[in-house]
Amino acid sequence: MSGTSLDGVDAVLVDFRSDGISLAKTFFLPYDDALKSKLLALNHPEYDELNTAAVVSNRLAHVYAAAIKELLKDNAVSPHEITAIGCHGQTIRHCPEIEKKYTIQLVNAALLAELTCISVVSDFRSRDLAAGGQGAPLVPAFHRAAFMDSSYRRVIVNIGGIANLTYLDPSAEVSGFDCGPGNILLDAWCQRHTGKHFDNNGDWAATGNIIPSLLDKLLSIDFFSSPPPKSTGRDLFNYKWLESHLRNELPEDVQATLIQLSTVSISQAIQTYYPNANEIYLCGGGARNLHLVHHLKKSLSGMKVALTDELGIPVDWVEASAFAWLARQTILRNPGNIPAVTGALGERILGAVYSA
Ligand SMILES: Nc1ncnc2c1ncn2[C@@H]1O[C@H](COP(=O)(O)OP(=O)(O)OP(=O)(O)O)[C@@H](O)[C@H]1O
Ligand SMILES: CC(=O)N[C@H]1[C@@H]2OC[C@@H](O2)[C@@H](O)[C@@H]1O[C@H](C)C(=O)O
Repeated sequence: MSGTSLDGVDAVLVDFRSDGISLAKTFFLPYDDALKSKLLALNHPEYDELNTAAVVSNRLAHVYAAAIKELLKDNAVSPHEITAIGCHGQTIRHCPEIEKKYTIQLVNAALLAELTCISVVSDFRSRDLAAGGQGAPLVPAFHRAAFMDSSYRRVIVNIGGIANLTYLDPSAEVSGFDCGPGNILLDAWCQRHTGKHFDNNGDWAATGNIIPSLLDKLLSIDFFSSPPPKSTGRDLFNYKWLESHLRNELPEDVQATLIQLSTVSISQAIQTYYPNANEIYLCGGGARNLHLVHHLKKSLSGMKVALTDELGIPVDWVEASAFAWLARQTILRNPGNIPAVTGALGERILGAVYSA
């Protein structure tokens, strides 16, 4: 899995043999700065972008293969013991709206199968879009398989580049949607003003003051008030969008306001759509941002707020495990989408298979 934060590749070995979901091993391979900036540029129209996208797809296949080889070598597992690789690819555009209806995740999956000698399942989103859905979020079906409990009404909050929610109520249909920016804007602002890829624990944000007028402006866009199904990405929430709302604010005050933007958009989504939830479990890299978690706990007081580590999958590896599970669904010819989440006409078998 490589998500919208563009930090690198999360590789996991997941064992489904006993019919449960057991996270066996993990490996993280960061992107180098050159690849990250090419991917960032590909999120917007640029000169010769088709050629760049194809070259980057090949490069990504090599990076994913390197992550997989390390993961297997570290754990003395050979390629023939692996049924399939679930490879999400790197999203560079996501346009689910009816007039466009496309999403692009880069990876040369055929090359990845050649490099690893393992079957690859890729292109998970386009079938759901073809069936009228948003193509995202896809993790809710995995959250149901891994985290549903008959005694609780749970919300799983994945705070990646973008944040998304899944509602698991044993007596209702599973629902979920993208609720807004997770780390994307925090990372972009922090990088620009401190040179660091992210604001460790939110320490820098904690030195600033929230600017209420800026927060109101950022929250006033249609995305936040539109009802689900909905999904988003860098196409909407990017540095330029943030900059267009700024005057001469202090950088640390902007960072504090961005923490509040993520906090308010997540907590309002829960309070509006899932007011009966009694447990909130956080995952994704944003769950490591202590300042953000502190604010979330404050605004969701009355609900239990904890990390998915408590449910058996550490926050950093939930999403990658989800794509191992989604690949298994494809191989078993089971559906991977939840129509109530994505808005698709029905359940679909997702993904394209490149056999070893
Ligand atoms: N200690 C930490 N303090 C603050 N932020 C952190 C910390 N650790 C990770 N993060 C944040 O988490 C991000 C990575 O999160 P994650 O791996 O979930 O993103 P992703 O895979 O791109 O997710 P998605 O696909 O859901 O967008 C980093 O870019 C950073 O913003
Ligand atoms: C198009 C795309 O890559 N979307 C990502 C992104 O990152 C989080 C959120 O936006 C979610 O919709 C999705 O990822 C997760 C893995 C999903 O599909 O559930």
